[in-house]
Amino acid sequence: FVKPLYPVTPSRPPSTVSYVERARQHRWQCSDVTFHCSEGALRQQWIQTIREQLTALTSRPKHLLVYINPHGGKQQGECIYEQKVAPLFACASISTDVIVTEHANHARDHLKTEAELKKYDGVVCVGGDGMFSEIVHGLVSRTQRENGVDQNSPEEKLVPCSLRIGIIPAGSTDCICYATVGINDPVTSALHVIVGDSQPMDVCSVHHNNTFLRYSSSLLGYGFYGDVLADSERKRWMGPARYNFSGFKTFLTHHHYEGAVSFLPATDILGTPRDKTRCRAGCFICQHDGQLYSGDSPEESKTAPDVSDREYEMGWGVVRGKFLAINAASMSCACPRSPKGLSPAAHLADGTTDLILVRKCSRFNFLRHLLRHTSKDDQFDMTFVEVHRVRRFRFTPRHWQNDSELDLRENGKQLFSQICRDHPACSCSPAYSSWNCDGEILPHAAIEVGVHCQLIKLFTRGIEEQPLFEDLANPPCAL
Ligand SMILES: CCCCCCCCCCCCC/C=C/[C@@H](O)[C@H](COP(=O)(O)O)NC(=O)CCCCC
Ligand SMILES: Nc1ncnc2c1ncn2[C@@H]1O[C@H](COP(=O)(O)OP(=O)(O)O)[C@@H](O)[C@H]1O
Ligand SMILES: [Ca+2]
Repeated sequence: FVKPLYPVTPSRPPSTVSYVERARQHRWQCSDVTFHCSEGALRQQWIQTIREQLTALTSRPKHLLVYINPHGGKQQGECIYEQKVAPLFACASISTDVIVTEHANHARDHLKTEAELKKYDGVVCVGGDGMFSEIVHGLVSRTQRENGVDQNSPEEKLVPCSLRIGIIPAGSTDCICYATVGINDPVTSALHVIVGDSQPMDVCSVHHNNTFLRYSSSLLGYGFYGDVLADSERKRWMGPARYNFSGFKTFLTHHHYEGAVSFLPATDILGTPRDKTRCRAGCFICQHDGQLYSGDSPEESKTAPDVSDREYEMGWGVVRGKFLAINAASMSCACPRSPKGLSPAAHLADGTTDLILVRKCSRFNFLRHLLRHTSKDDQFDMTFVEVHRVRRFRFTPRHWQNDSELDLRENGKQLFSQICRDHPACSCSPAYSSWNCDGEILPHAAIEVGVHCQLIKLFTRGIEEQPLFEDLANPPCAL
């Protein structure tokens, strides 16, 4: 953006160009450079040329629809937007319609039915993963309805959304922002929106008995992460610290859950969950939708996942047993708590999810497994942990029959599990956990999940490789 500064010397006013500059650790910032020119006509020519160059960049958004959750995280959403983001959008000549949400699902329902989406080049959400999930549900559902696609059919191919989504982190975990940008910083995210970055992302659909339940773009977690979330929801007043409290409490309860996980392994792909390479900006694997490619490819990624010791039913692997946690990570799920994430080698846009099964083990071993999420050690290199890269999976809890059982569960066993959850010393284990679906609780234990490759796009470029020397970073880019 070029702005003339008045008045310094009224006959020869300087002009300022604002540009994006890389700072440390994936942070971007905005800087200014001021030009002086003694000739008015030449100066005008400079301004005109820069403006023309910027207008020619069609990937940059000009009109955005912004939703702010005023209650996310530390309840700073409005303040973060007004002070850090709105001035940058204004500087980049981006016009905005801003909606501060008044209740849960306000943004989702507005996007689904009312919003005049043709007016916008993208949607921005200011909040955490729950708020992002609302935007995804609104946009994906609307796109399917407008294209006559039935969301209730688990096998249906969904139509990708055309509008990009920007995330301004103002929530508690902000995992989706961290795992796609490399940092939770509102200014960095706003600058990625302004320069018009685009990153495709996979979305999982979750069904129960041929009924659509929800979409998930980061974590689907049963057992440990489901229980942490269920407990933490009752402690929202604690803010982001609720997860530390509920995490510790859930760790002490050490509940396990019995059931069968069946999964369709992604055998025809590049990459495995045990790769040393990471999904980064311009990722080779995501550029090919994860499909096996005959050209040169990273050698280590060519091996198919090892499922040879599994039971097989029609090409599906089946694992039965007692689990402390069943996690499906469609992306790394990196966040400040775990900078490498639940599945460090997962890809943002390869059409697969990493299914992590943590079998019943001692508290000590489970603690070792959890602590490895925060160190360089491999959290999958433990006898009670297995990980598979899959396209679809199903979970059926033991003793699960049909929906009438759900009623029984809701009336009786929920009460039982509630009592047990509130008494960590109690040795009995509840029969069912719940699913943590991007930070929202799912009421069903038995679910069927399918991955939809590159269903949505974000205003980011994926995590950039850190330059070997910070001062050799790429040249700046004008706003
Ligand atoms: C004893 C050391 C324990 C270290 C455990 C580290 C493992 C942390 C991995 C966390 C993965 C989080 C995946 C993201 C989940 C979010 O979608 C969800 C909702 O976020 P938000 O809407 O912003 O609140 N957050 C959670 O479910 C919190 C999980 C916390 C687990 C301790
Ligand atoms: N105005 C509102 N009042 C109450 N809840 C809201 C509002 N707007 C959004 N929500 C809901 O708040 C929940 C948490 O939002 P999120 O932004 O993810 O914050 P956090 O990261 O702290 O969980 C989501 O389930 C979202 O649907
Ligand atoms: Ca993926």
